[in-house]
Amino acid sequence: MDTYDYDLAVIGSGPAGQKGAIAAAKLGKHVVIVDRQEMTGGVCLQTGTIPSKTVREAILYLSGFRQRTFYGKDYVVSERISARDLAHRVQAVVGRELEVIRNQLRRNGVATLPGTVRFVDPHTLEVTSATNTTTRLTAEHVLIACGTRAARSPDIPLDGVRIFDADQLPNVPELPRDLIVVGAGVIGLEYASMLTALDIKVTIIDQRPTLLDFVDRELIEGLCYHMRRRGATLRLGETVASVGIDARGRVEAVLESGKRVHGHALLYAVGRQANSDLLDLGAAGLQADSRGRIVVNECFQTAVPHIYAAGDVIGFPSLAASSAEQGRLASAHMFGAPRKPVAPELLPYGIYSVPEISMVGRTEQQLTDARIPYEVGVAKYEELAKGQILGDETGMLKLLFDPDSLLLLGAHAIGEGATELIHIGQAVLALGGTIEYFRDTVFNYPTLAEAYKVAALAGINRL
Ligand SMILES: Cc1cc2nc3c(=O)[nH]c(=O)nc-3n(C[C@H](O)[C@H](O)[C@H](O)COP(=O)(O)OP(=O)(O)OC[C@H]3O[C@@H](n4cnc5c(N)ncnc54)[C@H](O)[C@@H]3O)c2cc1C
Ligand SMILES: NC(=O)c1ccc[n+]([C@@H]2O[C@H](COP(=O)([O-])OP(=O)(O)OC[C@H]3O[C@@H](n4cnc5c(N)ncnc54)[C@H](O)[C@@H]3O)[C@@H](O)[C@H]2O)c1
Repeated sequence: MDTYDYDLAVIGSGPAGQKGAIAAAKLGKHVVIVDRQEMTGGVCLQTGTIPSKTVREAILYLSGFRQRTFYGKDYVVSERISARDLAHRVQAVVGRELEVIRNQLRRNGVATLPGTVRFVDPHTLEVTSATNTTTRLTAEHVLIACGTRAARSPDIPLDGVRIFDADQLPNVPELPRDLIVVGAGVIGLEYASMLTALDIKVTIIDQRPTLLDFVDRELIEGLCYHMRRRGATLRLGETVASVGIDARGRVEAVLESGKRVHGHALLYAVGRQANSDLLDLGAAGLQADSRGRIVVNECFQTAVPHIYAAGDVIGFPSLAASSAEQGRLASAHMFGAPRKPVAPELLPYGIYSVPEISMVGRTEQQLTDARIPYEVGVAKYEELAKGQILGDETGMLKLLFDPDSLLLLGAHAIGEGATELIHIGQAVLALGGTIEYFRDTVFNYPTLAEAYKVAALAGINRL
């Protein structure tokens, strides 16, 4: 029998790596997790999810945005909002979360090793520290949870100051007066919409003619309406060929159509590239696709059965909570613990644009394509006392349901609290419930949750 230093070595300390490591440790396994010191917590904590959501909260607070329904569109809490003000809150939140993660790993006896990993053979990893010293370790199982970095291009001269990607954005020294956003994916739209709340003029460019095709069209129309009202320009169906600084010192994006778009700064957000190229996958008998993604089976095993992969490195859905769950399920399979994977159709989406959007289940488009008849029930926030209290008169919840059985098929929300609200719909969907549940339930008053009852009644009345 071979003996290994560890039962499990985890590459990457983002949500997938953390939860994979802790799940294995809970099963009594000897686990090590390796990551670069400054990246503990992964993209999720250091540069992605947590910083962007904290910046959003800071902007909404300091700009007085949520209060403007009552006190006028010029109402602000802080007259001059700087990049430092935003960074201050990010540092506080990241610092506290980092402690939580470190304590969890420590409490569960997970060893942590700072450095960058590469495979030497399928069971041996070499870890290179920040000071270039190398250590080797062996493990019976490996979990690759190396995540992604912002995709870059030689035609886009990033400087981290005026031309930056999402990984650099939390550290930009100055907020721009106007901003070009290349890429209207989730990252581009989240940052673009939150910056419009600071009255920064944003021009969003995307090669696709439509935005976020997996989201309900009415919700996307709502988002575009709000962004345009705050001065955003959407240039869809246009591809950015190159970026530079023009003779007047302005950032210039040259489009394939020959047009030139100018701005004070530019955010390049055209997707993500997995970090598997750093791993010497060939030494483990593995390979990745052109975006660095690794193929796994339904148990998260790669082509080499004792090597698993989870999180953004395996592609869809590339969300923090899904990544964490994949890491946990991978370890459960590795060590024979019970596992019950969530059905993909029950995965929620939360898009932290301003206003925020969330969804679970199927969209009208998907139901139409699948020739599944459905009826719609809508609740507008303006009909809800809580909507009035919060000053959100434009939010809405839309329920899609089977007109015969009344089974819930999908829930879609835009507005304050949408990402929280959606979990009520998710629970009913998961339990195979009908919208009669919402009709017959008594909700706290005043709440946004009451939207479910209003939407269910509206839907039933339409039958
Ligand atoms: C701007 C932005 C906003 C986002 N917002 C949201 C959101 O609101 N909600 C949501 O659900 N998701 C969001 N995401 C996506 C979310 O961050 C990811 O789905 C999640 O972080 C993926 O987790 P992971 O464990 O796969 O990898 P990551 O969090 O990417 O962590 C991977 C880790 O592996 C390490 N690593 C890589 N290679 C090596 C190596 N060779 N050796 C050692 N360590 C290595 C890296 O340093 C990194 O720390 C956002 C992403 C971005 C970029
Ligand atoms: N709230 C959330 O859940 C959340 C938030 C942020 C990020 N994320 C995750 O991060 C992932 C990556 O997000 P993303 O927005 O970077 O990627 P994306 O792939 O979703 O979007 C990139 C966009 O850039 C466009 N594009 C590419 N090249 C272009 C060019 N040269 N000119 C113009 N447009 C161009 C593409 O058409 C696409 O619409 C998401 O898929 C998601 O999984 C999730």
